[in-house]
Amino acid sequence: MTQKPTIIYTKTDEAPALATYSFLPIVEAFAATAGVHVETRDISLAARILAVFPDRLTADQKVGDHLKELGELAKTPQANIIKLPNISASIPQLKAAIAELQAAGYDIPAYPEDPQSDAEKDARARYDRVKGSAVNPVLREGNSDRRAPKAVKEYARKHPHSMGEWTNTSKSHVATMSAGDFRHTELSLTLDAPTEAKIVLTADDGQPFVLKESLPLQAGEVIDASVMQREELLNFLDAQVEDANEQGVLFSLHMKATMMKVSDPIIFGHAVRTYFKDVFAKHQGTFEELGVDVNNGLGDLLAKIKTLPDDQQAEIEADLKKAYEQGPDIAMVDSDRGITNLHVPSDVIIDASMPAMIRTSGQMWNAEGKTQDAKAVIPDSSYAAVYQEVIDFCKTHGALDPRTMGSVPNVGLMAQKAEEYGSHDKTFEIDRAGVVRVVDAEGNTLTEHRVQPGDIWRMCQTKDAPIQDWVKLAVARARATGAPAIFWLDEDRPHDARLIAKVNTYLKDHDTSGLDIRILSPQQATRVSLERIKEGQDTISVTGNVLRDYLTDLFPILEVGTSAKMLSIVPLMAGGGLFETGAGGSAPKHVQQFNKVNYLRWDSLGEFLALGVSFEHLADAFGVERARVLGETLDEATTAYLMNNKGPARKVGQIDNRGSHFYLALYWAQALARQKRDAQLAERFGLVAEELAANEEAIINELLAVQGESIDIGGYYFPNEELAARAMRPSSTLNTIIAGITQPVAAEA
Ligand SMILES: NC(=O)C1=CN([C@@H]2O[C@H](COP(=O)(O)OP(=O)(O)OC[C@H]3O[C@@H](n4cnc5c(N)ncnc54)[C@H](OP(=O)(O)O)[C@@H]3O)[C@@H](O)[C@H]2O)C=CC1
Ligand SMILES: O=C(O)CCC(=O)C(=O)O
Ligand SMILES: [Mg+2]
Repeated sequence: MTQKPTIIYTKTDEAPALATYSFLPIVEAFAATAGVHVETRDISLAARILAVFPDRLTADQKVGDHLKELGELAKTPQANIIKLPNISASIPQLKAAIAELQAAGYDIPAYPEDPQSDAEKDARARYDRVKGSAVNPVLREGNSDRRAPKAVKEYARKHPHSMGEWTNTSKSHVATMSAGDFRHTELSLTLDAPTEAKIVLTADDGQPFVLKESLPLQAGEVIDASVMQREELLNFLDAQVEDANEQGVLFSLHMKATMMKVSDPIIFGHAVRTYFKDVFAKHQGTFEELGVDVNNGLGDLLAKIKTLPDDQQAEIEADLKKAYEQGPDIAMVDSDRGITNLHVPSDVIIDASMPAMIRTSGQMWNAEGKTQDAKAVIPDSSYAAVYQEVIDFCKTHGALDPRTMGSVPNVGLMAQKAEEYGSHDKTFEIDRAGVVRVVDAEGNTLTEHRVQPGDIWRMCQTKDAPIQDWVKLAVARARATGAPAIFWLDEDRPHDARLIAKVNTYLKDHDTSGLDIRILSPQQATRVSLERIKEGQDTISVTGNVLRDYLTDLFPILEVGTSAKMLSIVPLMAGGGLFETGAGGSAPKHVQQFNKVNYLRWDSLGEFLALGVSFEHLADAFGVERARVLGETLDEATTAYLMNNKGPARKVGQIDNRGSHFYLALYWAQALARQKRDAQLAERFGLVAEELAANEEAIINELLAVQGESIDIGGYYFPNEELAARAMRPSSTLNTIIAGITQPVAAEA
């Protein structure tokens, strides 16, 4: 357990990990002056893979299981963790990371696609722990408070990002199921007493199969069970492919195959097979022999047919081409390289992809690299109406205006793997007809669903203590801001009806006098929030876990251009703090640009904001007043950074992520020098600020000089530390000044 005032800074992947090489030395140096320790923990995909194979590694190759350690820390009051975005790995990404580690001399097994031997089954089970969203659910031992800070809104008002125009002739729309999906089959109940449940599939011949043996449930917990019926799904997908073709709009699929790592890849696979129906009918035997698994995207098929003789490969390629010609156009991820929406399941992730489409006049990219109206296929209807409502609003009123629009911050129910985002270990692709029941310890049936082969059955849990904490957080945010708070809950949906009952009960625990607290269905809540946002008014969205994820990309992307600029706080239920940096992802395309031209356009604003609140938390928890001074001055610096427009630009020749860190350090030192609360800190940083300011031109020149050429840091998932650090810290002048800061400042007399 950490007793000294300590900030844990996480090492992750891709763009944020690169940024860390440059930013962390600055943070360490500034923090040290106040006696605050900064420690790192590596939760990158590569480190998480290595952590599950200690038995295969040499003594110097072994790495500790930092994620597990942080998961335990998050349940203690000492936690003060800064969590940068990390990769939630799809199988193609997992395989690529494994290959990189193997090439670097780590004797880890290949990913077993079809495990047979015990050793393969064991390896597969270990990889499954690393796959998909494996980090966030472990660390998120609290609910979520995400909002755009005032300075960020002001910046967006002064420097509005581009917003594509909307017209009422747009053919873009959302397509979602009206029967046989999770939403329409949901059963929900609240437990009166604790029990240990089981999930059992009873086949039509009476044979029972235990899908999950032991499932401890708490009193007051809400459980739901639902099923995505394969036949209904296939009919739906078929109809959408046809309809997209008839309407001449792009076919696009929006899933969360990374977070929903069991259900959504299966649905993704069905979409690929539906679009290429004739190809699969004709070549099914070959595909089976090759072990093609399009749950990992069309890319899996394309890679595996490469092993076939040339003529056979050419025939399949010709049939694929025919399918493209006869079918609707597909939305593209990268039209230059011919990568479609169906190639890789982690390329299009609904929380970011739908807002991007809405920001671009409701259009996506076609094969010619031009934008075109699109059909957004979102099979499950639980939340799809939110996006249709936004589209309808934009068609009627035109695009929203970042210069005048209000804000929709979010209070999200997230703790203890709430709702769908904790359902992976209770999600099953059913292999035979029968009935799936959740049965309690006494043998009573809690839920019961008739299932057919290929159906996806799942169960979700929402514990009571997190719900109470969520209601409390919502009231606190409503009180702090005076904005109306809307619970996005649909009384017609079984799960939501249970939550509404609890919300009404727990609201009574708080003083809500004078507050405007409402409960509306997601569709109505979207409408009301949009009507208000258009008038410049703020509305707090209080949502479950999935809508937390969706809305904290949707509104930020519309309001401030990116969710990277969000303040993203997780007040941990045990009293600690988890400070996430922004609400967006790890921006893989930024790394491509970095490798190509040594330019990193990742904006670390999310990191700055998280660090500010982390210092503040440290001051409150440990009484370290100097941490408070550091936090407050960092906030001033962040505001100056925004107002002086010192964020990274987008292209070579201007300052990038590294240059932006220089300016942050300069403004932070200047703010520390100016403050009157701690004379010693002011004195120390007075000198630093002078040095930084005096060397501005030299430092910026050193930083700009390296841009333009390609750069190799020895790996994508597992870069060489030394090469990466050198690449990200190319200004020796800046490095020398930072190195000079580190000593703690003497305590004030
Ligand atoms: N909390 C977490 O750990 C999260 C992790 N992820 C993971 O991240 C990966 C990529 O996910 P994806 O859905 O594409 O989301 P991203 O947020 O990475 O990508 C969407 C776009 O947002 C913009 N963007 C995001 N962050 C920044 C930033 N700090 N500075 C500048 N621009 C930014 C970029 O657009 P542009 O530059 O064109 O404006 C980027 O291309 C996946 O592995 C996913 O699982 C995703 C979400 C959250
Ligand atoms: O954990 C993940 O896979 C993504 C998380 C995410 O998108 C979010 O928290 O907004
Ligand atoms: Mg998200």
